[in-house]
Amino acid sequence: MSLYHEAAQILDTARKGGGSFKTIVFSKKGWKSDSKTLFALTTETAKWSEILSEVIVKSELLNNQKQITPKLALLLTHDLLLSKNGIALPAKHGLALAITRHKARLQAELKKAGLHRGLATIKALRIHVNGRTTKPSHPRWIRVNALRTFLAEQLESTFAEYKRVDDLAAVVNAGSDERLIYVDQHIPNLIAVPADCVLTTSTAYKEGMLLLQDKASCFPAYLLDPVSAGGDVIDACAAPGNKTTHLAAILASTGESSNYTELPKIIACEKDSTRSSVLARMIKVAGADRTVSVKHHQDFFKLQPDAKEFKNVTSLLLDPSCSGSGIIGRDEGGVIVHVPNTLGPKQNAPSRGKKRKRAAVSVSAKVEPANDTEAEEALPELEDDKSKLQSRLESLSEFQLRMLRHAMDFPAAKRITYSTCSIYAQENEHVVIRALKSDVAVERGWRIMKREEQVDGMRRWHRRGDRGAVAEVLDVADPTDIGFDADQIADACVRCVKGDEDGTMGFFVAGFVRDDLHGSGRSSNSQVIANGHAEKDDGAVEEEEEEWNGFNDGH
Ligand SMILES: C[S@@+](CC[C@H](N)C(=O)[O-])C[C@H]1O[C@@H](n2cnc3c(N)ncnc32)[C@H](O)[C@@H]1O
Repeated sequence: MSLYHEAAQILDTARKGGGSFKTIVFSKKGWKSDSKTLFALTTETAKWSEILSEVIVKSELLNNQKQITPKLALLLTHDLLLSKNGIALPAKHGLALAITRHKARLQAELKKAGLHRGLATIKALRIHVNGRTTKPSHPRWIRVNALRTFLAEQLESTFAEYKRVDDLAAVVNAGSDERLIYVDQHIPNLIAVPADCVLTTSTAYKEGMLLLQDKASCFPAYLLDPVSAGGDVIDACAAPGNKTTHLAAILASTGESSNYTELPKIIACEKDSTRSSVLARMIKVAGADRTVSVKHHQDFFKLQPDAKEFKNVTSLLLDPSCSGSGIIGRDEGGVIVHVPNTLGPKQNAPSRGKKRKRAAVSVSAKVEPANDTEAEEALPELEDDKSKLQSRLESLSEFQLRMLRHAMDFPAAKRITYSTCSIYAQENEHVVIRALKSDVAVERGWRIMKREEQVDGMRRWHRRGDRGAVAEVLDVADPTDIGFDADQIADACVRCVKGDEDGTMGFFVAGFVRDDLHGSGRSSNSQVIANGHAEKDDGAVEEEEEEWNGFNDGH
Protein backbone atom coordinates (compact mmCIF):
# COMPACT_ATOMS: atom_id res chain seq x y z
CA MET A 1 0.00 0.00 0.00
CA SER A 2 1.43 3.41 -0.94
CA LEU A 3 2.12 6.25 1.43
CA TYR A 4 -0.97 8.00 0.08
CA HIS A 5 -3.31 5.05 0.61
CA GLU A 6 -2.09 4.62 4.19
CA ALA A 7 -2.43 8.36 4.80
CA ALA A 8 -5.98 8.29 3.36
CA GLN A 9 -6.81 5.51 5.80
CA ILE A 10 -5.52 7.69 8.67
CA LEU A 11 -7.62 10.70 7.56
CA ASP A 12 -10.59 8.38 7.46
CA THR A 13 -10.00 7.07 10.99
CA ALA A 14 -9.50 10.60 12.35
CA ARG A 15 -12.76 11.77 10.80
CA LYS A 16 -14.55 8.85 12.45
CA GLY A 17 -13.36 10.07 15.84
CA GLY A 18 -10.59 7.49 16.10
CA GLY A 19 -8.32 9.89 17.97
CA SER A 20 -5.60 12.38 17.18
CA PHE A 21 -3.22 11.80 14.27
CA LYS A 22 -0.50 11.16 16.81
CA THR A 23 -2.51 8.39 18.44
CA ILE A 24 -3.62 6.82 15.18
CA VAL A 25 -0.18 6.83 13.57
CA PHE A 26 2.07 5.97 16.50
CA SER A 27 -0.16 3.49 18.31
CA LYS A 28 -0.12 1.15 15.32
CA LYS A 29 2.87 -0.89 14.26
CA GLY A 30 3.22 -2.33 10.79
CA TRP A 31 2.75 0.72 8.57
CA LYS A 32 4.57 0.14 5.29
CA SER A 33 5.45 3.84 5.14
CA ASP A 34 7.60 5.71 7.62
CA SER A 35 5.43 6.73 10.62
CA LYS A 36 6.94 10.21 10.87
CA THR A 37 6.26 10.85 7.18
CA LEU A 38 2.68 9.62 7.61
CA PHE A 39 2.19 11.87 10.64
CA ALA A 40 3.59 14.94 8.87
CA LEU A 41 1.58 14.33 5.69
CA THR A 42 -1.78 13.76 7.41
CA THR A 43 -1.38 16.63 9.89
CA GLU A 44 -0.39 19.10 7.18
CA THR A 45 -3.08 17.93 4.78
CA ALA A 46 -5.75 18.25 7.48
CA LYS A 47 -4.62 21.82 8.16
CA TRP A 48 -4.98 22.70 4.49
CA SER A 49 -8.06 20.59 3.88
CA GLU A 50 -10.63 23.39 3.84
CA ILE A 51 -8.76 25.31 1.15
CA LEU A 52 -7.68 22.23 -0.78
CA SER A 53 -11.26 20.90 -0.84
CA GLU A 54 -12.34 24.14 -2.44
CA VAL A 55 -9.48 23.93 -4.95
CA ILE A 56 -10.30 20.32 -5.85
CA VAL A 57 -13.99 21.00 -6.31
CA LYS A 58 -13.39 24.09 -8.47
CA SER A 59 -10.81 22.28 -10.59
CA GLU A 60 -13.27 19.42 -11.21
CA LEU A 61 -10.43 17.00 -10.56
CA LEU A 62 -12.74 14.34 -9.16
CA ASN A 63 -15.06 14.51 -12.13
CA ASN A 64 -12.16 13.81 -14.46
CA GLN A 65 -10.10 11.30 -12.49
CA LYS A 66 -12.40 8.57 -11.24
CA GLN A 67 -9.56 6.50 -9.72
CA ILE A 68 -8.73 9.30 -7.26
CA THR A 69 -10.91 9.24 -4.15
CA PRO A 70 -11.64 12.53 -2.31
CA LYS A 71 -9.10 11.79 0.44
CA LEU A 72 -6.38 10.74 -2.01
CA ALA A 73 -7.11 13.94 -3.93
CA LEU A 74 -6.49 16.00 -0.80
CA LEU A 75 -3.19 14.27 -0.03
CA LEU A 76 -1.89 14.30 -3.59
CA THR A 77 -2.91 17.91 -4.15
CA HIS A 78 -1.21 18.86 -0.92
CA ASP A 79 2.08 17.33 -2.01
CA LEU A 80 1.81 18.50 -5.60
CA LEU A 81 1.19 22.14 -4.69
CA LEU A 82 2.62 22.62 -1.22
CA SER A 83 5.33 20.07 -0.46
CA LYS A 84 8.97 20.97 -1.12
CA ASN A 85 9.62 17.48 -2.52
CA GLY A 86 6.44 17.13 -4.56
CA ILE A 87 4.61 13.84 -5.03
CA ALA A 88 6.38 10.96 -3.25
CA LEU A 89 5.84 8.51 -6.10
CA PRO A 90 7.75 7.61 -9.27
CA ALA A 91 6.80 10.01 -12.07
CA LYS A 92 5.19 7.20 -14.07
CA HIS A 93 3.07 5.87 -11.22
CA GLY A 94 -0.64 5.96 -12.10
CA LEU A 95 -1.59 8.28 -9.25
CA ALA A 96 1.31 10.63 -9.96
CA LEU A 97 0.32 10.84 -13.62
CA ALA A 98 -3.35 11.34 -12.78
CA ILE A 99 -2.75 14.29 -10.46
CA THR A 100 0.13 15.92 -12.33
CA ARG A 101 -2.03 16.18 -15.42
CA HIS A 102 -4.17 18.73 -13.50
CA LYS A 103 -1.33 20.73 -11.99
CA ALA A 104 -1.89 23.97 -13.89
CA ARG A 105 -5.62 24.05 -13.11
CA LEU A 106 -5.06 23.18 -9.44
CA GLN A 107 -2.39 25.88 -9.11
CA ALA A 108 -4.72 28.43 -10.65
CA GLU A 109 -7.52 27.49 -8.24
CA LEU A 110 -5.16 27.68 -5.26
CA LYS A 111 -4.15 31.17 -6.32
CA LYS A 112 -7.83 32.14 -6.57
CA ALA A 113 -8.57 30.61 -3.15
CA GLY A 114 -5.83 32.84 -1.71
CA LEU A 115 -7.12 35.93 -3.49
CA HIS A 116 -10.67 35.29 -2.19
CA ARG A 117 -9.17 35.49 1.27
CA GLY A 118 -7.22 38.65 0.47
CA LEU A 119 -3.92 36.69 0.36
CA ALA A 120 -1.91 37.27 -2.78
CA THR A 121 0.90 34.74 -2.29
CA ILE A 122 1.30 31.12 -1.19
CA LYS A 123 3.51 32.40 1.62
CA ALA A 124 0.66 34.59 2.92
CA LEU A 125 -1.73 31.66 2.60
CA ARG A 126 0.68 29.48 4.61
CA ILE A 127 0.79 32.03 7.41
CA HIS A 128 -3.01 32.19 7.37
CA VAL A 129 -3.39 28.38 7.57
CA ASN A 130 -0.75 27.92 10.26
CA GLY A 131 -2.09 30.81 12.32
CA ARG A 132 -5.54 29.27 12.35
CA THR A 133 -4.58 25.80 13.37
CA THR A 134 -1.77 25.90 15.89
CA LYS A 135 -3.71 26.76 19.02
CA PRO A 136 -5.28 23.82 20.81
CA SER A 137 -8.69 24.57 22.24
CA HIS A 138 -10.38 21.34 23.13
CA PRO A 139 -9.74 19.20 26.18
CA ARG A 140 -10.78 15.56 26.41
CA TRP A 141 -13.94 15.50 28.49
CA ILE A 142 -14.68 12.34 30.46
CA ARG A 143 -17.87 11.55 32.32
CA VAL A 144 -17.27 9.32 35.30
CA ASN A 145 -20.12 6.83 35.10
CA ALA A 146 -21.84 6.87 38.47
CA LEU A 147 -23.52 3.55 37.62
CA ARG A 148 -20.17 1.79 37.79
CA THR A 149 -17.81 3.89 39.88
CA PHE A 150 -17.29 7.13 41.83
CA LEU A 151 -15.33 10.24 40.99
CA ALA A 152 -13.16 9.90 44.11
CA GLU A 153 -12.42 6.28 43.24
CA GLN A 154 -11.28 7.24 39.74
CA LEU A 155 -9.15 10.13 40.98
CA GLU A 156 -7.35 7.68 43.22
CA SER A 157 -6.97 4.90 40.67
CA THR A 158 -7.06 5.66 36.93
CA PHE A 159 -5.95 9.26 37.47
CA ALA A 160 -3.63 8.71 40.42
CA GLU A 161 -0.64 9.98 38.43
CA TYR A 162 -2.48 13.09 37.23
CA LYS A 163 -1.95 16.49 38.80
CA ARG A 164 -5.18 18.27 39.72
CA VAL A 165 -5.51 21.82 38.35
CA ASP A 166 -8.17 24.46 39.02
CA ASP A 167 -8.01 26.05 35.61
CA LEU A 168 -9.28 24.42 32.42
CA ALA A 169 -6.80 26.51 30.39
CA ALA A 170 -3.92 24.58 32.01
CA VAL A 171 -5.38 21.35 30.62
CA VAL A 172 -5.98 22.83 27.18
CA ASN A 173 -2.46 24.21 26.93
CA ALA A 174 -0.69 21.24 28.52
CA GLY A 175 2.43 19.85 26.87
CA SER A 176 2.09 16.47 25.20
CA ASP A 177 3.60 14.60 28.18
CA GLU A 178 1.77 16.48 30.92
CA ARG A 179 -0.83 14.57 32.91
CA LEU A 180 -3.23 17.17 34.28
CA ILE A 181 -6.82 16.76 35.41
CA TYR A 182 -9.57 19.33 35.90
CA VAL A 183 -12.78 18.56 37.78
CA ASP A 184 -15.63 20.43 36.14
CA GLN A 185 -17.46 23.11 38.10
CA HIS A 186 -20.83 22.78 36.41
CA ILE A 187 -21.55 19.11 35.74
CA PRO A 188 -21.14 16.57 38.55
CA ASN A 189 -18.80 13.66 37.77
CA LEU A 190 -17.22 15.35 34.74
CA ILE A 191 -13.49 15.75 34.31
CA ALA A 192 -11.17 17.07 31.61
CA VAL A 193 -7.67 15.91 30.68
CA PRO A 194 -5.37 17.05 27.85
CA ALA A 195 -6.51 15.90 24.41
CA ASP A 196 -3.35 13.79 24.03
CA CYS A 197 -4.18 11.53 26.99
CA VAL A 198 -5.20 8.13 25.74
CA LEU A 199 -7.75 6.50 28.01
CA THR A 200 -9.25 3.98 25.67
CA THR A 201 -6.69 1.40 26.77
CA SER A 202 -7.49 1.81 30.49
CA THR A 203 -9.46 -0.83 32.37
CA ALA A 204 -11.87 1.82 33.64
CA TYR A 205 -12.74 2.81 30.10
CA LYS A 206 -13.12 -0.75 28.90
CA GLU A 207 -15.41 -1.53 31.82
CA GLY A 208 -17.73 1.40 31.12
CA MET A 209 -16.62 3.41 34.16
CA LEU A 210 -15.38 6.27 31.99
CA LEU A 211 -17.38 7.63 29.07
CA LEU A 212 -15.91 10.11 26.61
CA GLN A 213 -18.58 12.78 26.37
CA ASP A 214 -18.23 16.47 25.61
CA LYS A 215 -19.19 18.79 28.45
CA ALA A 216 -21.95 20.39 26.37
CA SER A 217 -23.48 17.01 25.66
CA CYS A 218 -23.89 16.50 29.42
CA PHE A 219 -26.13 19.57 29.73
CA PRO A 220 -29.49 18.09 28.57
CA ALA A 221 -29.78 15.21 31.05
CA TYR A 222 -28.48 17.41 33.87
CA LEU A 223 -30.87 20.26 33.01
CA LEU A 224 -33.80 17.84 32.71
CA ASP A 225 -33.24 16.89 36.36
CA PRO A 226 -35.69 13.97 36.03
CA VAL A 227 -35.66 13.23 39.75
CA SER A 228 -37.55 16.46 40.44
CA ALA A 229 -40.51 15.31 38.30
CA GLY A 230 -40.48 11.88 39.88
CA GLY A 231 -41.80 9.60 37.12
CA ASP A 232 -40.59 7.77 34.03
CA VAL A 233 -38.45 9.40 31.36
CA ILE A 234 -38.49 9.17 27.57
CA ASP A 235 -35.28 9.76 25.64
CA ALA A 236 -36.88 10.38 22.24
CA CYS A 237 -33.76 10.23 20.01
CA ALA A 238 -31.41 8.12 22.01
CA ALA A 239 -28.61 6.56 19.95
CA PRO A 240 -25.74 6.25 20.51
CA GLY A 241 -26.80 6.66 24.13
CA ASN A 242 -24.61 9.28 25.77
CA LYS A 243 -27.55 11.16 27.23
CA THR A 244 -29.55 8.01 27.99
CA THR A 245 -26.74 6.59 30.12
CA HIS A 246 -26.25 9.99 31.74
CA LEU A 247 -29.97 10.06 32.65
CA ALA A 248 -29.64 6.59 34.15
CA ALA A 249 -26.62 7.68 36.20
CA ILE A 250 -28.44 10.78 37.47
CA LEU A 251 -31.49 8.73 38.47
CA ALA A 252 -29.33 6.16 40.20
CA SER A 253 -27.18 8.63 42.11
CA THR A 254 -29.87 11.12 43.10
CA GLY A 255 -33.00 8.97 43.22
CA GLU A 256 -34.55 8.66 46.64
CA SER A 257 -34.84 4.93 46.42
CA SER A 258 -31.80 3.00 47.45
CA ASN A 259 -33.31 -0.06 45.84
CA TYR A 260 -32.10 -0.09 42.25
CA THR A 261 -35.06 -2.07 40.94
CA GLU A 262 -37.50 0.62 42.09
CA LEU A 263 -35.94 3.40 40.05
CA PRO A 264 -38.11 5.12 37.48
CA LYS A 265 -37.92 3.71 33.97
CA ILE A 266 -36.12 5.32 31.06
CA ILE A 267 -37.67 4.55 27.69
CA ALA A 268 -35.01 5.02 25.02
CA CYS A 269 -36.43 5.43 21.56
CA GLU A 270 -34.33 5.19 18.38
CA LYS A 271 -35.63 5.17 14.84
CA ASP A 272 -32.58 3.83 13.05
CA SER A 273 -32.13 0.08 13.45
CA THR A 274 -28.33 0.01 13.23
CA ARG A 275 -28.03 2.85 15.69
CA SER A 276 -30.53 1.06 17.96
CA SER A 277 -28.05 -1.83 18.29
CA VAL A 278 -25.24 0.57 19.13
CA LEU A 279 -27.52 2.16 21.72
CA ALA A 280 -28.32 -1.20 23.30
CA ARG A 281 -24.63 -2.04 23.46
CA MET A 282 -23.70 1.27 25.08
CA ILE A 283 -26.46 0.88 27.66
CA LYS A 284 -25.17 -2.56 28.56
CA VAL A 285 -21.53 -1.54 28.86
CA ALA A 286 -22.49 1.49 30.94
CA GLY A 287 -24.49 -0.74 33.30
CA ALA A 288 -27.76 1.09 32.56
CA ASP A 289 -29.70 -1.89 31.26
CA ARG A 290 -31.72 -2.36 34.42
CA THR A 291 -33.32 1.08 34.22
CA VAL A 292 -33.40 1.65 30.48
CA SER A 293 -35.71 -0.16 28.12
CA VAL A 294 -34.74 0.32 24.50
CA LYS A 295 -37.40 0.72 21.84
CA HIS A 296 -35.44 -0.49 18.85
CA HIS A 297 -36.20 0.92 15.44
CA GLN A 298 -38.91 3.08 16.97
CA ASP A 299 -40.08 6.34 15.47
CA PHE A 300 -40.85 8.74 18.33
CA PHE A 301 -43.72 10.23 16.34
CA LYS A 302 -45.40 6.83 16.38
CA LEU A 303 -45.54 6.64 20.17
CA GLN A 304 -49.11 7.34 21.25
CA PRO A 305 -48.90 9.80 24.17
CA ASP A 306 -52.17 8.51 25.66
CA ALA A 307 -51.01 4.89 25.74
CA LYS A 308 -51.06 3.23 29.17
CA GLU A 309 -47.33 2.51 29.14
CA PHE A 310 -46.60 6.27 29.09
CA LYS A 311 -49.01 7.29 31.83
CA ASN A 312 -46.13 7.86 34.27
CA VAL A 313 -43.86 9.67 31.81
CA THR A 314 -43.12 13.00 33.45
CA SER A 315 -39.87 13.97 31.70
CA LEU A 316 -38.73 13.83 28.09
CA LEU A 317 -35.29 14.46 26.66
CA LEU A 318 -35.30 15.53 23.01
CA ASP A 319 -31.97 15.55 21.24
CA PRO A 320 -33.09 15.23 17.63
CA SER A 321 -31.09 15.07 14.43
CA CYS A 322 -29.65 18.46 13.59
CA SER A 323 -27.14 20.09 11.27
CA GLY A 324 -24.25 19.05 13.52
CA SER A 325 -22.71 22.44 12.83
CA GLY A 326 -21.39 22.74 16.39
CA ILE A 327 -19.27 19.61 16.30
CA ILE A 328 -15.50 19.92 16.57
CA GLY A 329 -12.86 17.62 15.10
CA ARG A 330 -10.97 15.32 17.38
CA ASP A 331 -7.46 16.12 16.22
CA GLU A 332 -4.75 18.12 17.90
CA GLY A 333 -5.66 21.75 17.83
CA GLY A 334 -9.23 20.90 16.94
CA VAL A 335 -8.24 20.35 13.32
CA ILE A 336 -11.15 19.37 11.14
CA VAL A 337 -10.57 17.29 8.03
CA HIS A 338 -12.56 18.82 5.20
CA VAL A 339 -13.09 16.49 2.27
CA PRO A 340 -14.08 17.44 -1.27
CA ASN A 341 -17.12 15.51 -2.18
CA THR A 342 -19.32 14.30 -4.92
CA LEU A 343 -22.96 14.97 -5.58
CA GLY A 344 -25.29 12.04 -6.13
CA PRO A 345 -26.46 11.04 -9.59
CA LYS A 346 -29.59 13.20 -9.32
CA GLN A 347 -27.78 16.31 -8.21
CA ASN A 348 -25.03 15.67 -10.72
CA ALA A 349 -27.50 15.85 -13.56
CA PRO A 350 -26.74 18.80 -15.81
CA SER A 351 -28.83 21.82 -14.90
CA ARG A 352 -29.65 24.71 -17.17
CA GLY A 353 -27.31 23.33 -19.77
CA LYS A 354 -24.35 23.52 -17.43
CA LYS A 355 -22.66 20.57 -15.84
CA ARG A 356 -23.03 20.84 -12.07
CA LYS A 357 -19.86 20.94 -10.10
CA ARG A 358 -19.05 18.69 -7.22
CA ALA A 359 -19.78 20.34 -3.92
CA ALA A 360 -17.23 20.61 -1.15
CA VAL A 361 -18.57 19.63 2.22
CA SER A 362 -16.82 20.09 5.47
CA VAL A 363 -17.55 17.43 7.99
CA SER A 364 -15.89 17.18 11.34
CA ALA A 365 -14.22 14.03 12.52
CA LYS A 366 -17.39 13.06 14.36
CA VAL A 367 -19.71 12.99 11.42
CA GLU A 368 -17.80 11.13 8.79
CA PRO A 369 -20.46 9.43 6.75
CA ALA A 370 -19.86 5.83 5.84
CA ASN A 371 -19.37 6.57 2.18
CA ASP A 372 -19.37 9.37 -0.31
CA THR A 373 -23.05 9.05 -1.16
CA GLU A 374 -23.99 9.69 2.45
CA ALA A 375 -21.48 12.50 2.65
CA GLU A 376 -23.50 14.39 0.08
CA GLU A 377 -26.09 15.03 2.74
CA ALA A 378 -23.70 16.90 4.99
CA LEU A 379 -24.19 20.61 5.43
CA PRO A 380 -23.14 22.70 2.49
CA GLU A 381 -20.76 25.42 3.58
CA LEU A 382 -19.59 27.13 0.46
CA GLU A 383 -20.90 30.56 -0.34
CA ASP A 384 -22.62 29.13 -3.45
CA ASP A 385 -24.50 26.70 -1.27
CA LYS A 386 -26.15 29.25 1.00
CA SER A 387 -29.63 28.62 -0.33
CA LYS A 388 -29.11 24.87 -0.01
CA LEU A 389 -28.11 25.42 3.61
CA GLN A 390 -31.21 27.54 4.22
CA SER A 391 -33.56 24.93 2.84
CA ARG A 392 -31.78 22.23 4.84
CA LEU A 393 -32.17 24.28 8.03
CA GLU A 394 -35.84 24.85 7.26
CA SER A 395 -36.46 21.15 6.85
CA LEU A 396 -34.52 20.30 10.01
CA SER A 397 -36.27 22.94 12.09
CA GLU A 398 -39.73 21.78 10.98
CA PHE A 399 -38.81 18.26 12.09
CA GLN A 400 -37.38 19.52 15.39
CA LEU A 401 -40.49 21.60 16.08
CA ARG A 402 -42.73 18.59 15.47
CA MET A 403 -40.63 16.60 17.92
CA LEU A 404 -41.20 19.21 20.59
CA ARG A 405 -44.93 19.46 19.93
CA HIS A 406 -45.27 15.70 20.12
CA ALA A 407 -43.36 15.61 23.41
CA MET A 408 -45.61 18.32 24.84
CA ASP A 409 -48.58 16.06 24.20
CA PHE A 410 -47.67 13.39 26.78
CA PRO A 411 -50.41 13.77 29.41
CA ALA A 412 -48.28 13.45 32.57
CA ALA A 413 -45.23 15.28 31.23
CA LYS A 414 -43.94 18.15 33.34
CA ARG A 415 -40.39 18.67 32.05
CA ILE A 416 -38.81 18.58 28.61
CA THR A 417 -35.33 19.46 27.41
CA TYR A 418 -34.64 20.25 23.78
CA SER A 419 -31.06 20.25 22.54
CA THR A 420 -29.00 20.39 19.34
CA CYS A 421 -25.33 20.45 18.48
CA SER A 422 -26.12 23.21 16.02
CA ILE A 423 -24.87 26.77 15.98
CA TYR A 424 -27.84 28.05 13.97
CA ALA A 425 -30.67 30.04 15.60
CA GLN A 426 -33.16 28.45 13.18
CA GLU A 427 -32.62 25.11 14.92
CA ASN A 428 -32.36 26.61 18.38
CA GLU A 429 -34.00 29.78 19.71
CA HIS A 430 -36.42 29.91 16.78
CA VAL A 431 -37.64 26.36 17.43
CA VAL A 432 -38.08 27.18 21.12
CA ILE A 433 -40.26 30.23 20.44
CA ARG A 434 -42.29 28.46 17.79
CA ALA A 435 -42.88 25.55 20.17
CA LEU A 436 -43.98 27.92 22.95
CA LYS A 437 -46.44 29.52 20.56
CA SER A 438 -47.83 26.20 19.34
CA ASP A 439 -51.41 25.16 20.17
CA VAL A 440 -50.29 22.18 22.23
CA ALA A 441 -48.01 24.35 24.40
CA VAL A 442 -50.73 26.92 24.99
CA GLU A 443 -53.46 24.33 25.65
CA ARG A 444 -51.35 22.28 28.01
CA GLY A 445 -49.69 25.17 29.80
CA TRP A 446 -46.08 24.64 28.73
CA ARG A 447 -43.65 27.47 29.38
CA ILE A 448 -39.90 27.98 29.26
CA MET A 449 -37.87 26.75 32.25
CA LYS A 450 -36.52 30.03 33.64
CA ARG A 451 -32.85 30.39 34.52
CA GLU A 452 -33.62 30.71 38.22
CA GLU A 453 -35.53 27.41 38.10
CA GLN A 454 -32.64 25.46 36.62
CA VAL A 455 -30.32 23.10 38.43
CA ASP A 456 -27.38 24.83 40.06
CA GLY A 457 -24.69 24.20 37.42
CA MET A 458 -26.93 25.28 34.55
CA ARG A 459 -28.06 28.39 36.40
CA ARG A 460 -24.40 29.34 36.85
CA TRP A 461 -23.41 28.61 33.23
CA HIS A 462 -22.53 31.94 31.64
CA ARG A 463 -23.38 31.44 27.93
CA ARG A 464 -27.05 32.02 27.40
CA GLY A 465 -29.32 32.17 24.36
CA ASP A 466 -29.04 34.69 21.57
CA ARG A 467 -31.35 37.60 22.46
CA GLY A 468 -31.36 38.89 18.89
CA ALA A 469 -32.48 35.52 17.57
CA VAL A 470 -35.27 35.34 20.16
CA ALA A 471 -36.44 38.87 19.38
CA GLU A 472 -36.48 38.12 15.66
CA VAL A 473 -39.18 35.50 16.11
CA LEU A 474 -41.06 37.16 18.98
CA ASP A 475 -41.39 40.44 17.10
CA VAL A 476 -43.47 38.98 14.32
CA ALA A 477 -46.39 38.47 16.69
CA ASP A 478 -47.60 39.60 20.04
CA PRO A 479 -44.61 39.18 22.38
CA THR A 480 -46.86 38.86 25.39
CA ASP A 481 -48.66 35.73 24.22
CA ILE A 482 -46.07 33.37 25.64
CA GLY A 483 -45.76 35.27 28.85
CA PHE A 484 -42.05 36.17 28.70
CA ASP A 485 -40.01 38.80 26.98
CA ALA A 486 -36.98 38.25 24.76
CA ASP A 487 -34.50 38.86 27.59
CA GLN A 488 -36.10 36.25 29.83
CA ILE A 489 -36.29 33.65 27.11
CA ALA A 490 -32.72 34.24 25.94
CA ASP A 491 -31.56 33.99 29.54
CA ALA A 492 -33.46 30.73 29.95
CA CYS A 493 -31.70 29.21 26.93
CA VAL A 494 -28.22 27.75 27.27
CA ARG A 495 -25.57 27.90 24.59
CA CYS A 496 -22.02 26.64 24.20
CA VAL A 497 -19.67 28.19 21.69
CA LYS A 498 -17.65 25.86 19.52
CA GLY A 499 -13.99 25.74 20.47
CA ASP A 500 -13.84 28.79 22.74
CA GLU A 501 -12.13 28.98 26.14
CA ASP A 502 -14.87 26.83 27.69
CA GLY A 503 -13.50 23.91 25.68
CA THR A 504 -16.87 22.71 24.41
CA MET A 505 -18.46 22.02 21.07
CA GLY A 506 -21.18 24.34 19.77
CA PHE A 507 -24.38 23.36 21.54
CA PHE A 508 -27.84 24.58 22.51
CA VAL A 509 -30.30 23.44 25.18
CA ALA A 510 -33.55 24.79 26.58
CA GLY A 511 -35.95 23.41 29.14
CA PHE A 512 -39.75 23.50 29.15
CA VAL A 513 -41.95 22.99 32.20
CA ARG A 514 -45.58 23.09 33.14
CA ASP A 515 -46.80 23.81 36.61
CA ASP A 516 -49.95 21.74 36.69
CA LEU A 517 -51.37 19.20 34.36
CA HIS A 518 -54.32 21.28 33.18
CA GLY A 519 -55.58 21.21 29.61
CA SER A 520 -54.97 17.55 28.99
CA GLY A 521 -57.35 17.38 25.98
CA ARG A 522 -55.69 16.48 22.70
CA SER A 523 -54.59 19.45 20.70
CA SER A 524 -54.97 20.03 17.00
CA ASN A 525 -51.18 19.88 16.65
CA SER A 526 -50.95 16.53 18.33
CA GLN A 527 -53.69 15.13 16.16
CA VAL A 528 -51.77 16.09 13.06
CA ILE A 529 -48.78 14.29 14.44
CA ALA A 530 -50.71 11.26 15.61
CA ASN A 531 -52.38 11.00 12.23
CA GLY A 532 -49.03 10.60 10.66
CA HIS A 533 -48.97 13.78 8.56
CA ALA A 534 -46.00 14.99 10.51
CA GLU A 535 -43.91 12.17 9.22
CA LYS A 536 -44.34 12.99 5.60
CA ASP A 537 -41.02 14.77 5.16
CA ASP A 538 -39.26 13.02 7.98
CA GLY A 539 -37.20 11.16 5.45
CA ALA A 540 -35.61 14.46 4.54
CA VAL A 541 -33.91 14.54 7.90
CA GLU A 542 -30.60 12.82 7.54
CA GLU A 543 -28.13 11.82 10.18
CA GLU A 544 -25.12 14.02 10.32
CA GLU A 545 -24.79 14.48 13.99
CA GLU A 546 -23.10 12.68 16.74
CA GLU A 547 -21.84 9.25 15.93
CA TRP A 548 -20.71 6.89 18.61
CA ASN A 549 -17.66 4.91 17.60
CA GLY A 550 -17.27 2.56 20.52
CA PHE A 551 -16.75 4.61 23.66
CA ASN A 552 -14.54 6.99 21.81
CA ASP A 553 -17.36 9.42 21.16
CA GLY A 554 -16.57 12.71 22.75
CA HIS A 555 -20.17 13.91 22.65
C1 LIG B 1 -28.43 13.74 17.79
S1 LIG B 1 -28.67 12.04 17.66
C2 LIG B 1 -28.95 11.62 19.33
C3 LIG B 1 -27.71 11.53 20.17
C4 LIG B 1 -27.99 10.93 21.52
N1 LIG B 1 -29.03 11.66 22.22
C5 LIG B 1 -26.75 10.85 22.39
O1 LIG B 1 -26.55 11.76 23.19
O2 LIG B 1 -25.99 9.90 22.29
C6 LIG B 1 -30.28 11.93 16.99
C7 LIG B 1 -30.81 10.52 16.90
O3 LIG B 1 -32.21 10.61 16.66
C8 LIG B 1 -32.58 9.55 15.83
N2 LIG B 1 -33.90 9.91 15.24
C9 LIG B 1 -34.15 10.73 14.20
N3 LIG B 1 -35.46 10.82 13.98
C10 LIG B 1 -36.08 10.05 14.92
C11 LIG B 1 -37.42 9.74 15.21
N4 LIG B 1 -38.43 10.24 14.48
N5 LIG B 1 -37.68 8.92 16.24
C12 LIG B 1 -36.66 8.40 16.97
N6 LIG B 1 -35.37 8.65 16.73
C13 LIG B 1 -35.07 9.47 15.72
C14 LIG B 1 -31.44 9.46 14.85
O4 LIG B 1 -31.40 8.20 14.23
C15 LIG B 1 -30.25 9.71 15.76
O5 LIG B 1 -29.73 8.51 16.25
